[in-house]
Amino acid sequence: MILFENVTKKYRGTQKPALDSVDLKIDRGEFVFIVGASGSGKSSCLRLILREDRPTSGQIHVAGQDLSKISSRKVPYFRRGLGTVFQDFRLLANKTVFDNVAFTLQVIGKSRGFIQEAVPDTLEMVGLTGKAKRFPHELSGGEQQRVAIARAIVNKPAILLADEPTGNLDPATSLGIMQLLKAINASGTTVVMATHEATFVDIMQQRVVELSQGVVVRDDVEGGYGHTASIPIAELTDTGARVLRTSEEVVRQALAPDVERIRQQDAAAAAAAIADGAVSPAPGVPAAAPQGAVGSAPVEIPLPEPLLSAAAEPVPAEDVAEPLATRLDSGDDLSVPPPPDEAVPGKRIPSFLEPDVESTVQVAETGGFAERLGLSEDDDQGNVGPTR
Ligand SMILES: Nc1ncnc2c1ncn2[C@@H]1O[C@H](COP(=O)(O)OP(=O)(O)OP(=O)(O)O)[C@@H](O)[C@H]1O
Repeated sequence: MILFENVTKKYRGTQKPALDSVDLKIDRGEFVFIVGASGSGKSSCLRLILREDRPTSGQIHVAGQDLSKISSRKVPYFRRGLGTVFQDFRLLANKTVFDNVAFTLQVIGKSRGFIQEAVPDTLEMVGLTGKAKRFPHELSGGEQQRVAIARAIVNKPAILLADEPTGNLDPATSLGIMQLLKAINASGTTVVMATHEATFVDIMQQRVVELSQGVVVRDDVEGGYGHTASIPIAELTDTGARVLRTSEEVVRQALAPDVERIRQQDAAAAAAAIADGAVSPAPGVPAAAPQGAVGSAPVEIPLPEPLLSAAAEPVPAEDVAEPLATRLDSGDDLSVPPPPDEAVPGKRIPSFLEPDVESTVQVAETGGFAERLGLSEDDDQGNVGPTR
């Protein structure tokens, strides 16, 4: 379905290639995560598949076509077999939900009757029945991404490319989007998803291709996100740190230094208050903590309850990770305590993500492969990012 043979991509004016001698074969019907640090080449990879860009060297075949042999004029026709979803949704702000999805079909000349049938079917599939007349700014972020997915799949594409589709969404909303992508994959569409979202990669146990500085360093059939040093847990932005990974291991590790720092601050403050005579030491607590032992005093740590339990000592790491992992997996609001029935041993996997569980979501039958049509090259013009 997708074949990279010794593909190198070097952008003009850069020293290092964005992709370096990449060999990759993705079969029909696969669900593949592309992971890797920021700048490792994930988006470049997707852009090459989409023929938005050409490789500097090497061969790429997509859906049986040698991309080097497709003329620019034929690229829009080639793209009709591909659906694309991006982190920033790229909806048309001045069009309703219905019209955003219909636009894909109008551009390629589908009949009014076909559109009237296909769009509601697709909106139903993505869970947006009843919202067809709304504009993007009247939808939540998750709903906007569902519109973008509906637009991407209304042609029944052979391949769905998703570049950080949950990047702007909270964990619970992201879970719904992953459910949708899994259902789309179950209907036969090949899904290739670039992501930093460790939790979903870990849970879904699909194929994982890891890029590092443009090189494929891992290709696991049923992999997890991985714990390699090449993947950062956060990156600095203008406004602060953006967390890239949310796996329980990473959350626990990320919290550990803060917990220790808060402990030390609280213990030092308590010792100072006692030394000043402002408060009396509790029975059994030394008036002044011995040098180097400030971290051992029990302190109250101002963290949400689930995170507190993950930070408490001396509970073994594997035990504290479980409730947090379970709750991240289920997309729970971390400020709410877990329900009492979570004593099930082992990791609880949401039922829709369990292997061999038939999806209840059906893809609308709007045509065969010959009708898997896509967008013209002009489609992106006028697109907008998130509207909230
Ligand atoms: N148009 C471009 N011109 C020059 N360099 C580019 C261009 N696009 C990407 N690059 C560079 O190519 C490398 C790979 O970028 P790419 O966007 O593919 O990475 P990525 O893994 O998708 O990153 P992120 O996770 O941050 O989206 C980076 O070093 C980037 O700076």
